[in-house]
Formats: sequence, C-alpha cells, structure tokens
Amino acid sequence: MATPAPPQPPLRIGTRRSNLAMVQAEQIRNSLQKIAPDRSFEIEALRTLGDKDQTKALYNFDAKSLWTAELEDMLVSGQLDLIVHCLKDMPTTLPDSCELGAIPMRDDPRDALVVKAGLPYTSLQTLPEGAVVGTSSVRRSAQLRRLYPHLRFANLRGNVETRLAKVDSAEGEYACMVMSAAGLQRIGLTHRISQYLGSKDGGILHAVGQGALGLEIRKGDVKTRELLNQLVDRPSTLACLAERSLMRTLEGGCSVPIGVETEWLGDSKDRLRMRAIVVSLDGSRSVEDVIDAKVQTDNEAAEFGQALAAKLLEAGADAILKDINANRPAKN
Ligand SMILES: NCc1[nH]cc(CCC(=O)O)c1CC(=O)O
Repeated sequence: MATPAPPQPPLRIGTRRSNLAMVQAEQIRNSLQKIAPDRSFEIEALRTLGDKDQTKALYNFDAKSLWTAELEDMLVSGQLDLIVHCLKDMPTTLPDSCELGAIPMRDDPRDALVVKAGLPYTSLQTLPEGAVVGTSSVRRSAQLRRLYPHLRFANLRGNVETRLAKVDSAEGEYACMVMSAAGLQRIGLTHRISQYLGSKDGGILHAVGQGALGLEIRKGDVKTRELLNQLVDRPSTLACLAERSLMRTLEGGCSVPIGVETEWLGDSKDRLRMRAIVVSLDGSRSVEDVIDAKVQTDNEAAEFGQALAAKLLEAGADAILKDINANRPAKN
C-alpha cells in the first residue's frame, strides 16, 4: 500500500485589514480552494502604514511602500505565501525578492460617481455651481476640473465605508465623491453608483491597474506560481502590464495624475488600444494620446506601454511631470 503524501502546510494569504481587502482575499481563497480542494488556506489581515495615517495627503507618503512593504517583508520571511493587492496600489517595480504571480480577470476599471444620500443629482453635469466633489486623487480632481469648471474639489480620505459616511453625513461639505466602480461593487455598494465615469460618457481616464487584483508571491516560488496560473486572465494581464509599463516609463507612481483606458479591438480581440493622459495638478495643462497595436506577449505589452509613454513625453508630458515633482511638498 502506498504511503499517503504528507499533508501540505496551509497556504497563507496576506492582505490589508479593510473590508474591501478582506472581500478580495476571500474571493481569491475561494477560487484557489476550488482548484486545490485538498489544500487548506489561511488569511492574515494586516494593518499597513497607509491604513493607519488618514490625515496626511497621499502625496506626502513615500508612494513606493505605502501599502505593500510590511506584507512583503512577511512574504519574503515565509510567514505568508501570497499577498492579494489591488493592482493599482502595487508599485510598478517590486522588491527583488518578490514577483507578480498572477493578474486574474479584471473587474470594471472605471471611476464612478456617488452622490450624497438624499440629494437629487444623478451626474456631474447636473450638479449645481460650486458643489463639492470629494476625492484625494489628483488624477481624478485634475481631470474633472478641466471638464467641469463649475465644481469644487476637497480632500476625502479613508477606506470606502469611511468616505461614504463622510459624504452622507448631514454636516459634511461634500455633495458627492468619486471612487472606483470595482471597489464599490465588491463590497455590495453598486446601488450607490449614480454615474460611470468612462471617458466616452463625459468621464475621465482611470488609474493604472484599477479594477484588477495583483497576486504577489516570493520570487522563484514555482509551486505557488503554478497554482496561481489557473487564475490568470490573459487579456486583463496584457492590458494591465501595458498600463504599468506606461507608468514605469513616465516614473509616475500613484501620486502623479496619469489616467489610462485600455480596450481590445478587432474580431479576434488581439489588438490593444490604450489611451493615456498626464495632467498638471490644477488641471490647466494636459497631454493626451492613444495608440493601438497587436499585443500577444508580456514583452509586447511592456513595449506597447513604453511606446505610448514616449509619445506623451514628446508631446510635453515631460514638462508637466517635472513641475509636479518640483512642487511636491517635502516629506514629513
Ligand atoms: N486608492 C485606493 C484604492 N485602491 C484600490 C481601490 C479600489 C479597487 C480598485 O480600483 O482596484 C481603491 C479605492 C478607490 O480608489 O476608489
């Protein structure tokens, strides 16, 4: 009689300690459990630096490690085997000892408008003169300032539930807020979305990687990578790799207003179109361009992103980015 294989240790999944992060980690755990029914999985939720400090504006943090550094330390030391991130919170360059193990099927990448409970407005266009839009994202406020000069903008930080409570509060100054559609949908708040803000509908270009999850593993952890391979969605992966390559080439980081939109074209959906914008902080200057090409491999996706970045730089994104970096407040 063959001796049974020794039981495998549980696969340990790390994530941030927010409702959204937990929902995302549980979704990945459930998918992995179907793929590997005999394996056990554990979720470890960690409070990260970015969750603890809700007062500083986002650009005052060292953007590279805000959400990810502590979890990555645990990954490298073997306390975790996998980190479930929002891809858009992952720096475009990962630590040497970590790698992007998979990008699963992306959810709705668009931004969405949520109006204060009880107010009758259903779109940015119909908000009254001077109405305050809550967002701490310069990408969102800068693009929206250009399109809707009648609106005002104010910082709004915190996790999804906190932001929503601040907007709905009777004493609050906000008439509405802008958040990612995917984030709202994942925690059951789709009914609060008044308007989807894709660029074809009077909206804006979304963040690089928005709506997608990034599954991070230890570099060279072949077993976990093989398991995750079954969660990979190739069209989402190629589009997100192209977006991340654009951002890496522009050296944007999450604090610079870079917006993108990607779309698969043609009967066989093998041509990628990517539109991107770089905006000055006040929205007064911007550079926007679009390219399309056949994209089938990770390398082609990276080159595609670089090509669009080069076009933007040539058209003046360089000067805008320099200005933003020069005017950045000192870290404290
Ligand atoms: N910047 C924080 C953040 N990171 C990921 C999401 C939502 C999930 C996603 O868009 O992938 C959010 C909230 C938001 O920006 O509205």
